Amino acid sequence: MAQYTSASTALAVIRLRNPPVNALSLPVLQALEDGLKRADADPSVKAIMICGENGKFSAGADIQGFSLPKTRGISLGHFVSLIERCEKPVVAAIEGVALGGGLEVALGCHYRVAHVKARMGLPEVTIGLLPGGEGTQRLPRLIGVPAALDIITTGRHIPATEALKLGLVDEVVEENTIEAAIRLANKVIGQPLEPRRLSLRPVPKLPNMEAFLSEALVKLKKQARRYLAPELCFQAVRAATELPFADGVRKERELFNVLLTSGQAQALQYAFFAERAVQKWTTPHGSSWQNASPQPIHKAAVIGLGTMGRGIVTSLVKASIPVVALEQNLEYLNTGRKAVMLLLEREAMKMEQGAQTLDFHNPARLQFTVDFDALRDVDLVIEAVFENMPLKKEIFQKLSRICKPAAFLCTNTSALNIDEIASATSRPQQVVGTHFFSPAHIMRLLEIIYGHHTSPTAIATAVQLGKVLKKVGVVVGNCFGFAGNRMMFPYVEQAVFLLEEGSRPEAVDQVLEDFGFKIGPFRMSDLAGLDVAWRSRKGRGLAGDSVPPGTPARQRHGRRYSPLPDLLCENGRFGQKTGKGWYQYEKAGGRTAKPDPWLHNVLTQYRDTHHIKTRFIDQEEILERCLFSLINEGFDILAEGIASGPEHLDVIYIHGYGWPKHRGGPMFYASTVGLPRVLAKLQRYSEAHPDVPALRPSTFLKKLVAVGNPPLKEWMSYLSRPSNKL
Ligand SMILES: CC(C)(COP(=O)(O)OP(=O)(O)OC[C@H]1O[C@@H](n2cnc3c(N)ncnc32)[C@H](O)[C@@H]1OP(=O)(O)O)[C@@H](O)C(=O)NCCC(=O)NCCSC(=O)CC(=O)CCCCCCCCCCCCC(=O)O
Ligand SMILES: NC(=O)C1=CN([C@@H]2O[C@H](COP(=O)(O)OP(=O)(O)OC[C@H]3O[C@@H](n4cnc5c(N)ncnc54)[C@H](O)[C@@H]3O)[C@@H](O)[C@H]2O)C=CC1
Repeated sequence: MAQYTSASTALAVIRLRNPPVNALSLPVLQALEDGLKRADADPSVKAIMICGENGKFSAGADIQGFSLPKTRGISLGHFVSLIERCEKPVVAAIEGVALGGGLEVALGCHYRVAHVKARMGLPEVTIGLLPGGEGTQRLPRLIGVPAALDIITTGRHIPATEALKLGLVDEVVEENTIEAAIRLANKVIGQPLEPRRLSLRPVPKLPNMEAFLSEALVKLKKQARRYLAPELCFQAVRAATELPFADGVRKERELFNVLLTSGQAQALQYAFFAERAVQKWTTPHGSSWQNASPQPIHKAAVIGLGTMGRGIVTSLVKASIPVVALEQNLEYLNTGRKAVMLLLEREAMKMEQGAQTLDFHNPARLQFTVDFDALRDVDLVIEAVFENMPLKKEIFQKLSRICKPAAFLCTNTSALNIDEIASATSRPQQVVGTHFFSPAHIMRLLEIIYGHHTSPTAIATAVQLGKVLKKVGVVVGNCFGFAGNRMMFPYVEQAVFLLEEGSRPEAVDQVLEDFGFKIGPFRMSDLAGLDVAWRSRKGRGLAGDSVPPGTPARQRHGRRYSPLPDLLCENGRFGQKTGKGWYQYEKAGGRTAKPDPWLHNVLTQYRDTHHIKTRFIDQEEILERCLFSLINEGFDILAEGIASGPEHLDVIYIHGYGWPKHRGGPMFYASTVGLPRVLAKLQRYSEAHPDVPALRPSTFLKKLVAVGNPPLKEWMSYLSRPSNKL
């Protein structure tokens, strides 16, 4: 757990050892303490070096262990103080990562040497905590309040070169970190240790400390949206500026304990492991990450340079994958090219700040064309043309003729049937859905959809592509809307029904934004463009001329339907792009949503026309109808085997739909609300709205309640035979 050796008679080495990331479990910490005591007691030892096994210092405290009762009352600070108080110089040799408790251990050391590729940080805030090993008190003393506050409240990882500039490390080396640390240890033997003990240093003063802190707090609160940890991190750092070290540590401990037992910390830690769990994908047919190998992608193509295609091209270029970008004609190609270049220039500027470069002017790396023949030698194509099945089939038929046999054919459809698209090709095993989210170069989610014939290799290749593009890939089965959009439909549908019954877009959005969503459903629809869904509804015979004559205005196929979104589109209100949608904007393309009296009047008239009695709808009903209908769909998706587990749906929602991470995702949220309560509420709403199938409780949800509301990690075991629709 921590190996004690000697590098020479004078130097003791304590190597943290807990694969894969040397997390600080109790045994590791105890072995560290034993090592320190042994080195202290040995008169031949003149200096101590602490490093990590396998090129990683430590990723911090063992997150799995936080919730265990035996960890309560254990203070990481005790171990860090032991290091700092040591009478012999202690040098940290930082390779790989020194994160969280790992960095706090290094801060206890008297000297720090880092490899140039090492990353450091205090990411506790991202798992709902604050650095609980005295890091909030030592870091400001070492690098000053502004830099410490930034690192602690954002949790960002900082590269070694930045750490050196900040004074966080004493030396950065390109070669052997251990040897460099040994050299430094030998050099400092006999030098006074008092100035190296951070707890004894004052926090560097700022001329305007109070003003700086007040401004920082306002900014934090604005961004936090009910997310507790950043503000408590702030309070701990402020304590460092106001209190002696020991009192600051007591304050840190007190704040840490508030967070440790919070639901938010549990949700964020669940999300941390969920993100890792989804990488281990499986399908109901038995293929999985363990038995499928990805193929290398040396060159890719993107078809269609609209909203999505431009972002996808940008992502590929950023990942250094040569791309051929294809449009339907020269006019669209020129527009697309300009848009892509603009995105790439912005990305290049961002990257330059981090001392990286982006080469996109070289035609061998990025080629624009209208000629399908240019796709002959690509390894993978991502189609991102209009959401129209005949068009997509035409394109896939062409691709199947032109591309080399081994090329993978991906579609970025939002909802269409992957099998039907694949049926247009002679190689359905190579066809896979790669559903990016807008803006595609920024959003981290990549939904990967396998069809009936998709080969395990094609899935593995899409997953690998996601990793290369720095996305979170989630593998799901094929159904209308896949997992994410399928759950989104009832959510948006409820939001619109609530308007019919008496609410307003701004009221509905406010409730969901207060819950923690970045934007509510109406602001989101305006941003995405109302015409996109309208086109899809027309294509499915729900709106426009294809609706059979005599169909009741508010009913389709025997279920409730709201023509309100169609009405907006018929009036040319497509959202931000036209300056009007559910809200009004300052101009076409404007971003600031203002409630629109026009819409309020339309709603009043609409209710009169359809004899809907307006009623006051409270926040609880808004929240529950929107969220519980979405969650209900999630249970159906799990029961059908479309997603392999609730974690998959949660990761999709966190990374693709702006679900507040500190609430752990919709399925996790349902587990915290309690499934019996979710069921009871759905039953009540369903009785009130019998023509809304989305409110009818899922059979799987009912089963889970009947078996006693088991914990989320056991849900899937109650599905007797995971079946897939395919
Ligand atoms: C480190 C990373 C940047 C690595 O990324 P990557 O290479 O992409 O690999 P991953 O797939 O992410 O990770 C590989 C593997 O490791 C697991 N893992 C990673 N980090 C941890 C961790 N800290 N704890 C447990 N497990 C971890 C990960 O799940 C993967 O496993 P797999 O899924 O099975 O494959 C990246 O992983 C990363 O960013 N990690 C998180 C870093 C982080 O957030 N650190 C902060 C933790 S909080 C903290 O350190 C300090 C505090 O202030 C808390 C004080 C607590 C005081 C309590 C006393 C401590 C007592 C410990 C109790 C132990 C109980 C016991 O002994 O049983
Ligand atoms: N807009 C969004 O937020 C999201 C859209 N999607 C899906 O991505 C796909 C593309 O959507 P958007 O980018 O929004 O559409 P868009 O309308 O912005 O762009 C589509 C592009 O495809 C081009 N195109 C059409 N026919 C072509 C052909 N035969 N050959 C080459 N190019 C052709 C068009 O010229 C246009 O530039 C759709 O399937 C959509 O459902 C998926 C996720 C999110």
